[in-house]
Amino acid sequence: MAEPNIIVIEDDRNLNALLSGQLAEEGFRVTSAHSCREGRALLEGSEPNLMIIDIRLPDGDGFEFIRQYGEIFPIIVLTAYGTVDQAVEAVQAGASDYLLKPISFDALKVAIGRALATVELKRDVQYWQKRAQKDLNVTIVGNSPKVAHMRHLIELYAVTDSSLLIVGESGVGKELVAHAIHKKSDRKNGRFVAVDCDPAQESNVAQELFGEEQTMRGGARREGMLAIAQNGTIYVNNVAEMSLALQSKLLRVMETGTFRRVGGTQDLVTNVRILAATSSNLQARIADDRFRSELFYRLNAFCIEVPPLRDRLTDVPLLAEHFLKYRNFQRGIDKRLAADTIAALTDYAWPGNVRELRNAIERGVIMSGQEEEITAAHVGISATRSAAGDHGGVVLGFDYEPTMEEVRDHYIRMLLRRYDGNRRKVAGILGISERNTYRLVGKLEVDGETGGLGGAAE
Ligand SMILES: Nc1ncnc2c1ncn2[C@@H]1O[C@H](COP(=O)(O)OP(=O)(O)OP(=O)(O)O)[C@@H](O)[C@H]1O
Repeated sequence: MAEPNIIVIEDDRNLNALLSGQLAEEGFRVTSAHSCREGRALLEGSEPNLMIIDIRLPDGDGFEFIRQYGEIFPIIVLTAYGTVDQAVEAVQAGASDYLLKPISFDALKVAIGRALATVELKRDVQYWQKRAQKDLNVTIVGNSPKVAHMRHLIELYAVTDSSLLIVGESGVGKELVAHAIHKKSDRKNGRFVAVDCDPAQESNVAQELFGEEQTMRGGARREGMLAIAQNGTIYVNNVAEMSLALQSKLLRVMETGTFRRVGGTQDLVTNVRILAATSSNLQARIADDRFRSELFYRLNAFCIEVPPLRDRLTDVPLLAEHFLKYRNFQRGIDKRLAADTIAALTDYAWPGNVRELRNAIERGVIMSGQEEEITAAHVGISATRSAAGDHGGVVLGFDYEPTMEEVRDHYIRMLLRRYDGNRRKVAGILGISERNTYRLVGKLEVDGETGGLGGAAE
């Protein structure tokens, strides 16, 4: 991590040289100025992590800096004994601390340590406030071959510290994958922050990402995620929706590690790993001149595709149990999924992917009320909602008007064929118990009508 950068503004040249020298020996990067004018010139070039300023300067006083920058970086005021009142006033105006001359270097070090720790604390608070709104669980559930492959790539790419593109439909778990990469990387003790590029919120995206400079009237001023994620990872969701102008700025961050706040003129340095995600085809967007190819190639150095849930339906029962366990724990309840529920869940194509499944389980928990067992009806997914291609719909195909019993037996045979004789699944779709299904299938077997499929139970 780069050492903090400190600006010392003190007109007493001996004191300035002494403090700057001692701070440099402590490992800080120090620049010094001897007047307000020189101080402002330094600030035009780069923003410090902290400022030490004499309250009285030949061409003005420290107050103008405190009012302008006091909320952006910590300012420690140096004051002579006779101007203690002014120093107190300075702290009230936003300075983080004041020290009486002659300056004790030990006291100065303590004040600097405290001020920098407060900045970190503020960032932590912002970070945790943001994280608290999210589901903190980062376990990737699933044992299908596709998920196993994904896990393998996560392990490989986590240690590269390179930027990365995560591709997949909405709700498949792209952010979860990004978080898992962060947790396995050398940045794991740093922050993981997410920014969503909602095209309807273009200016907000810029402010969220880069931060916002102090406004003319002293209004909103905030740190962007690039500053908050310092030494950590930033997840840029829906990167395809970013405007070309913002794309250029993001590219600049990746190439130079520098950026500017919205409305700002100073270059700020950041050290973050950028993981971007998209559900759109970026190459098609490049062809339409809607995405910068340079940014694409930078992001796409490594790529992970997160498959849609319909391509890994064997993961559905595990995921469903995982979400239910979480809800049970949260609410102090002990519900379980009925066999028909699991069958119905695995027979559905999940256009909204894992997020839709999570919501379905949450719905099931609520709709089942006091009942311990969550049925397919509670989760609101039934076999007829199946979108799994040729699995949808039922054509009975009688060339005469069948009896109720004939329709039932015909339907059971059809389901047994469709689901390779899996009686649990068939029970789920029929909405009857497995025991009853066995009885009905047994009857068909006695009648010799199952075509050899009725024997396979799960
Ligand atoms: N394999 C998984 N194991 C456990 N939970 C998962 C898994 N995949 C996704 N989830 C959960 O599903 C929800 C949606 O996942 P996530 O937000 O990561 O999807 P996404 O692809 O980033 O969606 P979007 O593109 O819409 O932002 C989250 O609550 C996430 O924790």
